[in-house]
Amino acid sequence: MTTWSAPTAHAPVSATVELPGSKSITNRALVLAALADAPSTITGALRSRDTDLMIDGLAAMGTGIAAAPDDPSRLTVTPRPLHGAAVQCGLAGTVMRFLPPVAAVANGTVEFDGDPQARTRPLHTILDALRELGADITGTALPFTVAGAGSLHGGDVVIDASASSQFVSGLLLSGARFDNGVRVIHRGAPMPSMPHVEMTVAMLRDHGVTVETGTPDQWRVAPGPIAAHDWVIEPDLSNATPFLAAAAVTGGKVRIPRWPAATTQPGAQFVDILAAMGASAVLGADGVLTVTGLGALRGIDVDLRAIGELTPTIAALCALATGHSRLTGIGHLRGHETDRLTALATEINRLGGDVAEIDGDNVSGGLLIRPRPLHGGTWESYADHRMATAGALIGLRVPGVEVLDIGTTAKTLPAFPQMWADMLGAGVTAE
Ligand SMILES: O=C(O)C1=C[C@@H](OP(=O)(O)O)[C@@H](O)[C@H](O)C1
Ligand SMILES: C=C(OP(=O)(O)O)C(=O)O
Repeated sequence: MTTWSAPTAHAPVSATVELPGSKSITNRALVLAALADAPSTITGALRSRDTDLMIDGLAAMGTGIAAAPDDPSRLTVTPRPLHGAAVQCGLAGTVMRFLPPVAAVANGTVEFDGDPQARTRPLHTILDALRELGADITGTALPFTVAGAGSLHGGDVVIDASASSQFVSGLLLSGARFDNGVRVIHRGAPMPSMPHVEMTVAMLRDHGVTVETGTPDQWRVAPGPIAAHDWVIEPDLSNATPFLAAAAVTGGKVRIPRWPAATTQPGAQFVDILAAMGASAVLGADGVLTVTGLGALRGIDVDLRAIGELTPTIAALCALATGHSRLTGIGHLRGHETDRLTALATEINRLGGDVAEIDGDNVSGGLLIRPRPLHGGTWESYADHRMATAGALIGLRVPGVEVLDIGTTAKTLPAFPQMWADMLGAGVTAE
């Protein structure tokens, strides 16, 4: 495992950063295109570990997926009859939660496995739901097996999706292919990551699928064909956040082109966090988002339940702010790539910080962050791409931060180390 010396910013950063496609949109587009009734194209697809695992999993079940010879991010997806296969999930939540429902309508046995660390991620909720809907499944966590019968009865299912919104998204994405469609009813603590469910619903509708959403915590997908659709994938706004935060912590300026004016990506809400902490964020008519650091950052008291995947970036910002912060609504982060509450508290505190975990669920669970002068030291990534980028962010202001396994950023942004170096190398431009 390599150690990466996080570069320290000796001047305010000033850079324009082009982000590749969104992980969440790319992996939904791949699933929907594979289940459609004619070929679709995906332009600007993210190519990273998580999306390549999705491509490989669908291809192993029979889907034709071809990249343009001159552009790996331009894909043509040709639906074909789905059959038995071995599917590797890595540590990708989208693969381990979106593909079992696809396997349930395949003709043959699909064996799922993943990284050792993936075996502890919550999964039984969606496997139990699929069993109730008629699927033959052995196991409750990775590794597990789905004996696809070529069709699934479908119908109504009540689940507790408080551990992950991906349980709902997974069932909805394949639901139109179930004989009776699917109605998913959530009962339990408030659900996390609702924008990701809205993303699922919007993308299903773009494929011509009928989705009813009138009742809170309830979604119904009508049975029927899934039409082909040609996708142009938005940049990954969650992966934009460390770069935007770099402007905020160095008093610099970072511009992200092709920032969507309207989107279901939770990363869009980062703009409000930056504003609350005292940085400026302006979306120009040309679609370029410009974040400018205006000096010391204020602490914040904020509920992150809807945008939990932004927590590592936000926690790193809070550790560099002037006042105390309280981040709540994120108990479910203990089931992400790693237990992100413990990981963030441990790593910031190792550098001299003062972070306390708040035990609790998706309402009360979170972090209390009291900024302290930080010093250099080792920063563990725990195979978590967003822990690695959070360490890089702190390193901009704290000399001597050594990030272990920066390569884990390949989960969603393989070019991260180079992009970070380019951002710093871009220097200060006069305006
Ligand atoms: O559906 C998706 O694409 C995602 C949903 C969220 O999962 P949780 O609801 O498990 O937090 C998010 O954190 C993850 O990064 C991506
Ligand atoms: C939680 C995340 O990923 P996954 O899709 O693996 O759940 C994330 O990217 O922050």
